Amino acid sequence: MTVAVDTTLSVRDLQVRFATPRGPLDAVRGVSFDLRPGEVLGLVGESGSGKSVTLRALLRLHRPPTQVSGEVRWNGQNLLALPEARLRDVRGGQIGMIFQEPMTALNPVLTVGEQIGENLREHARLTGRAARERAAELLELVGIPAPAARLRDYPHQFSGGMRQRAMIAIALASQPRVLLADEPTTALDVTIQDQILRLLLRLRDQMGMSLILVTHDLGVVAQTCDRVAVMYAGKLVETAPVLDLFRSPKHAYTLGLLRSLPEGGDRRVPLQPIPGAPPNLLALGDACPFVPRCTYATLKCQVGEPPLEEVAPGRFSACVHHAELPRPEVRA
Ligand SMILES: Nc1ncnc2c1ncn2[C@@H]1O[C@H](COP(=O)(O)OP(=O)(O)OP(=O)(O)O)[C@@H](O)[C@H]1O
Repeated sequence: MTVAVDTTLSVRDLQVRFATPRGPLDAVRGVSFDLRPGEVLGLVGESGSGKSVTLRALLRLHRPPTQVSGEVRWNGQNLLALPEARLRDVRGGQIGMIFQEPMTALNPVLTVGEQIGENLREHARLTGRAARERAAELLELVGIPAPAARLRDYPHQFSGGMRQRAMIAIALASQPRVLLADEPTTALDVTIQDQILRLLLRLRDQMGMSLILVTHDLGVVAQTCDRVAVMYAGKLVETAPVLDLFRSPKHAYTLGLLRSLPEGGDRRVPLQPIPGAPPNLLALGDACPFVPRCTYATLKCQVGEPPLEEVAPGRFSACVHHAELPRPEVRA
């Protein structure tokens, strides 16, 4: 008998509240989206917008007193309500995660081979020689030369780019259906960044997994993603297929992000940030939180925070001026 597995990850009204000395801080304020099988979803936004906190919440990596609510539906269950023992099968198993700085995710006292082996044992029930062979295959798959020998090396014996690949190999050992990637290439130089992104896309094609890619870099989004979710002050303010977003953004914040892209998408030129600072999450008012920085803001924008609504087929925006925004002069 085959059991149908629903591999759409459905996030509904996700909220994350931190307890801080200055009071409760709502870092994620009602985020909802679906990640379809085989899809690459880019999660973009400035520093502090809530991208990493969102990603960690999907796998329930926050600990009390941090409060997480909403639903993360996966394979017929709500991950936010699952007993810890059952969640462990999902976390690092069906859903893998890779981080910006592999040294914080890798165990410094275990060899890379041992770390891949742990995942193979726990999630793929492979041990002994079969596990060693599979581990070498995984290192080869992520483009690490002389994989059998490198299994005996510790993380500090790898260069930055190779460490990133090793972390991906560990995450892939469980054959995840979904990979959550938090700025997986930010610390790397552009050539290695391109190689790793290409690798992730190849793995998506080969293994059919879907991917959430958190990034600051719209160049990376253009190169990699099928769909984009733009985050501002703990909310999604726009979601769209990638080309549509680049051609005709439907939120003034997205337009600002695109205008801050260097001419011709040259990533060696530093980005021009949007004037003004992101809002203080401890002191949000009732208006659209982008108002103080928005050149299109009118009185309408002061009347409550606009909800994310479908404004064209497949396009969602939380901007009351979505229909009046100009096209940015960027090449997608
Ligand atoms: N443990 C914590 N306690 C209190 N506040 C936190 C904690 N972790 C994150 N925050 C706050 O939550 C907000 C969202 O942070 P988050 O790391 O998700 O942003 P981000 O969009 O991923 O930014 P970056 O791109 O810089 O990683 C920020 O205001 C941050 O200061």
